Amino acid sequence: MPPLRLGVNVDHVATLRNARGGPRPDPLRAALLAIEAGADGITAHLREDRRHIHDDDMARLKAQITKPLNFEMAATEQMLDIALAIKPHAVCLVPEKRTERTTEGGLDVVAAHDYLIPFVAELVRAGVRVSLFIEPSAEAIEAAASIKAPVVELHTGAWCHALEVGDTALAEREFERLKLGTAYAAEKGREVHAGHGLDYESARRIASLPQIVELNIGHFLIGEAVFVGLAEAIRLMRVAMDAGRSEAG
Ligand SMILES: CC(=O)[C@@H](O)[C@H](O)COP(=O)(O)O
Ligand SMILES: NCC(=O)COP(=O)(O)O
Repeated sequence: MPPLRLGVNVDHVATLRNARGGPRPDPLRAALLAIEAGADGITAHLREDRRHIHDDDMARLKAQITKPLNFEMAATEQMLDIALAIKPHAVCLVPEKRTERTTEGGLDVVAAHDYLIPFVAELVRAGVRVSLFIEPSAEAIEAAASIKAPVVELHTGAWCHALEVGDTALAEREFERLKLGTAYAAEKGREVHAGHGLDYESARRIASLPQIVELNIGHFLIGEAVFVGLAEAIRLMRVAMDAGRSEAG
């Protein structure tokens, strides 16, 4: 079974930094500590409104971290230019709505299919691994395969929210969607990642799906770091992921 990589998203270190407008806490320092603690990669989301990660953060991350950088961005010409200039290891195309509190839903790859084909091809030509942040639906997975994005990251937000509000029946339905979507994406030749809203328990659960090879986790880890420190939070997350992987069917 393939090893399960942990991508640590440092967006919300920047949220805390931006609360005062100064240089601290620095998302780069968090990224270096996360790597020291065992992160397999660093994820950062350069939003169009720059509410947390700024352009300079992304450039410093690319220049100074020793593990792959996964650059999350909207599929716009401005972001494409920035990504081609920075040349991260990977780009994950995500939907963005100005007024959203956090990423809501997956990228509408069916409606944007024709626009995304040349967009993705340009990043692939530049040697960037492209993933599409999508809902675990058959239509989205088929569109991602048609767009020739080698990776899909399945949005776990609906499942994690159902767990958070205690809607067990909905959570089970959403997990079943993720289970089917993971298997179908692998069947369609996509590398399968997952992320959004994951905590120790949900990360353990999702790690039991053998086709998933990477989890991207941020908000929960940064929150936990306030109480136990980032290294310990990552250590505990790794324990949870390893436990889930050992349960994989
Ligand atoms: C795409 C994704 O799920 C995360 O990167 C998320 O976007 C974190 O950033 P926000 O909390 O600003 O949505
Ligand atoms: N793509 C998901 C990600 O990078 C982290 O999402 P979250 O754990 O901050 O919700």
